[in-house]
Amino acid sequence: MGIEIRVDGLKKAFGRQTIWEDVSFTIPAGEISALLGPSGTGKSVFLKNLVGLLRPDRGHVYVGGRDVPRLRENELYDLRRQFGVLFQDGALFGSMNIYDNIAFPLREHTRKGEAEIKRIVLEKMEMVGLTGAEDKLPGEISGGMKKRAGLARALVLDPEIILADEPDSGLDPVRTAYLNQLFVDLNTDLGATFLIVTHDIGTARVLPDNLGLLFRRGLVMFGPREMVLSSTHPAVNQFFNARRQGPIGMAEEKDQAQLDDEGDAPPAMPAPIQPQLMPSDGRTRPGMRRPGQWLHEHGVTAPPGSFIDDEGRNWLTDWDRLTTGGHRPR
Ligand SMILES: Nc1ncnc2c1ncn2[C@@H]1O[C@H](COP(=O)(O)OP(=O)(O)OP(=O)(O)O)[C@@H](O)[C@H]1O
Repeated sequence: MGIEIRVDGLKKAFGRQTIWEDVSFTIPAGEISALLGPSGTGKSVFLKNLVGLLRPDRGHVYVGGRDVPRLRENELYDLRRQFGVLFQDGALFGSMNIYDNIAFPLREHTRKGEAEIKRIVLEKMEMVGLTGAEDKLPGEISGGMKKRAGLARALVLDPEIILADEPDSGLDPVRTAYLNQLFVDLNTDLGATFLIVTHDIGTARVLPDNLGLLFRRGLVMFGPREMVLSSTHPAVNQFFNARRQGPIGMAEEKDQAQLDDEGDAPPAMPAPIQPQLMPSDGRTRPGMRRPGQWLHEHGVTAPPGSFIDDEGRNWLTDWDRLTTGGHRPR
């Protein structure tokens, strides 16, 4: 389950504003990937290119072998059924209750009867922890519940790919932690490919199998979480360690004079790599890697303090115990 997305030589401009010159990378099937970048680097535009709502000026977007920018409208309609999209605010219809919001794609895009729709809607509501909220209006529920309702609606057509645009925006850290755990559990259950756009480096550090950073009209880096979090690339190091020192400026990239003012300070020691979130029932996800695996295979030393959890357990040495049951992540 889950479909690979491959973009090749993507160029996009709006008038004289170039968003990307040449973006190429592969989002692996069935894994959780997160895309980050300073504001305006085209993360939302990227998601829209994947579903054919925007077309690149040049390049290819292969979704399961089909080149999205070259699809006709009726082919795009079919393609979009493979995607579940969670928009920033949940994008719920304010006048419809939560049940009808979640049922909407089933009524619009399938010929299923109401009994079957009810079964699916209640199943997805249970998956996201919304059982009992059927009759509430969007205005009567919290921001976190709205996101989960949007997520349930994104799931009703059994998508192969789930896109989430800043699902954690406006959520408190606890609700963000619950939502991240939900993504991991859904990925385990459904095997779908997840692509999450976020500004939250706390999320980026523990949730995805793969991380990417957009900056300077391109993709600076995309790869396994451990590769990106241990990188000393100036922009990657600056972004994932939330520092002012580095090429990313207040509103855009810094010029040479600004960089010179910062002196020759070496990149900061990357922050410790935290253990990745595990499925809450202790199962192993297909995309999950042994802690430290990428670092070990590439001869990279983990930043000091890496892979120690809040209770002081070392995931590098405890992996077998953690994956053979008995462990319930927080
Ligand atoms: N349809 C459009 N027409 C013209 N310009 C657009 C369009 N869509 C996006 N843009 C511009 O493209 C740039 C990238 O927008 P996008 O929303 O993808 O950024 P982002 O990386 O998601 O930013 P943020 O992190 O602030 O959400 C912005 O400058 C935006 O104004």
